[in-house]
Amino acid sequence: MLVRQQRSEQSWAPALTVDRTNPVGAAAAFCRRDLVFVVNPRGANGSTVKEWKKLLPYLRSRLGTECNICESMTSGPCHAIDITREAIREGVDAVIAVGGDGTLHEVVNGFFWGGKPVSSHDLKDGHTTALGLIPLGTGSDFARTLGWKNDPHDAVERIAKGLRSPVDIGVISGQSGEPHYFINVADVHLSAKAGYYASRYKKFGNLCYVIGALQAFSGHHNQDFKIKIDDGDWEAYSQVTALCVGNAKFFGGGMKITPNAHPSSRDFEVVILQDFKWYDFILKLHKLYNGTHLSVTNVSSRRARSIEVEEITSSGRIYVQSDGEHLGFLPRKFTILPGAVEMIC
Ligand SMILES: Nc1ncnc2c1ncn2[C@@H]1O[C@H](COP(=O)(O)OP(=O)(O)OP(=O)(O)O)[C@@H](O)[C@H]1O
Repeated sequence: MLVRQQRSEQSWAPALTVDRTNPVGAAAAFCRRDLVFVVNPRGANGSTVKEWKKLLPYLRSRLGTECNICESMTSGPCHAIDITREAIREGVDAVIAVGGDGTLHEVVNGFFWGGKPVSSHDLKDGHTTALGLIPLGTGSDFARTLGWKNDPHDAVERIAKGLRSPVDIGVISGQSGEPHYFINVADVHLSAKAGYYASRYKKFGNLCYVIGALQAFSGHHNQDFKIKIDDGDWEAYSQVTALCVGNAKFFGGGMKITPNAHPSSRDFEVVILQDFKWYDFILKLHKLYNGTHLSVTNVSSRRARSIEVEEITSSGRIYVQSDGEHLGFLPRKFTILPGAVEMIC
């Protein structure tokens, strides 16, 4: 088993060996907080890492005396998941995502393995690892729900205070394979396809989501779905344009798509858009941004602890994404895990 050593700052290296004989190191290990910062060097088209480098001196001066600051750069997609799992098993105090919603999403997925929460090797004191976030992505939509300003210094202050609050996590299961977790918004059909295209245009900042949506409309067909809420009866929804399962309020770089969702509500807000045409999207875009679209014809909102979504006539081509990451195609079931992770708020 790996043991914490004195490390005021270093890269998170699972193969680390530890000097247990160093009394200073041993004492420090038990009183200092171990914080692992998972940094996505490609976030926000490369600006995440530039902002992170600028932030580091402040982070060291603000936290360095009381915390071991471990920096871990991701080497590619999904690496953040492995880093997080390893850090939790080592019993660190917090794993902090530095980047956008995609990085946060991967860190959240690292809190689980094989359908269960990951826990520390050392279980005896009921210790849990908290989730933290320094929002430095393109959209950074999750942070908006919590009302966080786009200021990494504020994020450092939150981490310094270390106050924890339980947040709900969504779990997505398909016909096969591992369950998948999300913290922000999962969505189906047009918006999911738009997110898939938007990832190609991140260099345009938040405009990438609008470009992605317009591209997604080309060749788009609204589809008839059936949904089952809280294990009730199947209900038909005709000509669905998009179905969004919100654990938080915003997606697509500031669209307030599920305006009544909150990650401590213990349920989802499900918003369903039906029979939208591309020009409806243009005409009603401002309502999507300010969250007033629920009063628009063909937009409905439901509360759910779980929701199953299927096509009435299966094409196997209906996109699903969660937290802006492409996840495959329908059918899927979305279930809330109330208070599943403690977050530094
Ligand atoms: N080293 C890496 N090289 C390439 N891609 C990476 C690397 N590390 C992480 N990624 C991928 O980068 C993607 C985007 O990251 P992230 O969400 O942090 O930034 P963003 O897309 O700019 O922000 P947002 O999601 O808030 O709009 C994620 O899907 C992640 O898998």
